[in-house]
Amino acid sequence: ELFTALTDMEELLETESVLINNLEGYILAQEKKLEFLKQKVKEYQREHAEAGKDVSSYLLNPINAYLLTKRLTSDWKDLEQIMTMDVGSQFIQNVTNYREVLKFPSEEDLTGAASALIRLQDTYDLNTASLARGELNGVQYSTQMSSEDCFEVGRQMYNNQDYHHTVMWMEEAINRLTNDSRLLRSDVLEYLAFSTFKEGNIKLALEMTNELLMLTPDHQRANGNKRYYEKELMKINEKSVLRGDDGSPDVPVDKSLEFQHSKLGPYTYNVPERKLYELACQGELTPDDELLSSLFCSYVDNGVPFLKIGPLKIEQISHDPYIVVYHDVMYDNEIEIVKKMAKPRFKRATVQNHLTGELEVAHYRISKSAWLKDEEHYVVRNIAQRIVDMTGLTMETAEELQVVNYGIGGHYEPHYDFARKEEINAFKNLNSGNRIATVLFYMSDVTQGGATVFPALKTALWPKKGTAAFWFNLRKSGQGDYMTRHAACPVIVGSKWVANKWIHEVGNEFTRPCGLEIDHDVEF
Ligand SMILES: O=C(O)CCC(=O)C(=O)O
Ligand SMILES: [Fe+2]
Repeated sequence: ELFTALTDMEELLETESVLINNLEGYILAQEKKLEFLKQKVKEYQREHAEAGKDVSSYLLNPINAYLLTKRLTSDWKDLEQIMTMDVGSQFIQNVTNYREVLKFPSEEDLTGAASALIRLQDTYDLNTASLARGELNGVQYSTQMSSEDCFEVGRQMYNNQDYHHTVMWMEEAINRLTNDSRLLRSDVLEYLAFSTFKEGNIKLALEMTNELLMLTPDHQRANGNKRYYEKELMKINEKSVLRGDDGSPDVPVDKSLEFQHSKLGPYTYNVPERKLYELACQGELTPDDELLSSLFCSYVDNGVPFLKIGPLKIEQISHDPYIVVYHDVMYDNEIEIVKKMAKPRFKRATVQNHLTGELEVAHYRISKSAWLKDEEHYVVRNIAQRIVDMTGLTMETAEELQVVNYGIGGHYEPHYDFARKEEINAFKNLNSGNRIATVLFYMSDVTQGGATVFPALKTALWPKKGTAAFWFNLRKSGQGDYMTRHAACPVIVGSKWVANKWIHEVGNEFTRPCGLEIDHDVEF
């Protein structure tokens, strides 16, 4: 689960530095051994050459005769011993010991890291070739990936039965093959051909299999597949001759991004929500001009005496639902303290199963989180008081401060913060009512990605250290506002830190009284 947060990944760099030192030690020991043997061979060669000058007179000398005999008996035995001496075992033992004390990633972590890469690729529509070159949105961030590296991503995807991405990465592995790659073209072709077949392109799969068979004619599986693909193709050809067409559909695609508004029930989009979410994450969506021109920034003191001296800087994001961003509402030293308190307690973030009420980990929420209580530190209390000053709402029934760190590809897919009718029974804090509002503090900048997006509002909030977003999840009637559906986009480059406070209804009856609106035709 290391890939879920960046702070844990830092420990892996420490592990790697220890391993590098160990490997260097091993090389040094090997070199010492070889150096000794080189010295010996030189001595032997010298003596041997001496003897060769005049063999009989050399051997007439009893000392020479003795030394030759010695070289070939006890000396040689020593040499053999040195040759068989296993200088590696100590270093292997070291690694075994390190496994007890240092942090090592597991196979599961590798799968997770590969899936994270794929998630980034999908969400941000990143091109495989440029990713493999170490480029992210045109910026060179890392070293290039080798053919083997791409093959490994493809293999991970293959094991997930994700043939679409297997094809993309195996093709890249082929493109990046060089003369000194340890990877064989035929190994890649085997995965590529089968995944291409799984993706429905039998003709291409057959061509690839034929190429594979040119390289390895006796390949049993490939021979079997070839016969199978040929038979399948024959069947398809027979069918299309009967039908008299080429079998390819021609469906027009509706590219418009319009969708039906409904504040009180789930939407019907005519573009999949997924698409809106991705475009929002890419920064490709903007709210309508009409809304944009009605949004302002201002200073507010909310009637709080202290804020008369240092008013809050508020930026309107949306009127309905009400969403605002406060600038400079968390100090750097507060951020440092909150991060420090959270780090040792980090656990993989969970979500509530809406049927059982149980907390469980889910692929759609990947991050590490920890909860901080007001009593633990004055900084946590000060933050809660600041939220009171910002929003006028009571913190009496609010949840503890949740601190979250997102690692490679860390994200939280579109969701509502409020509990729906079917979930409300499972809601642990039932006595305090539903989550009326959310405050989300950004405790870091993020180099690329990591926006908080509201797909239905075509709105993206970009993390900026020290700012906080605030929105009401419930309408004044107490009904959940479906327009507040939001997500944390995957982080591409950087480490994203947030802290959030979920504010509940109870105690806020007078600070945010019910409205007079009557919300018809909704269940909740
Ligand atoms: O991290 C974010 O940008 C949003 C997080 C979020 O929506 C949540 O934790 O409920
Ligand atoms: Fe949320």
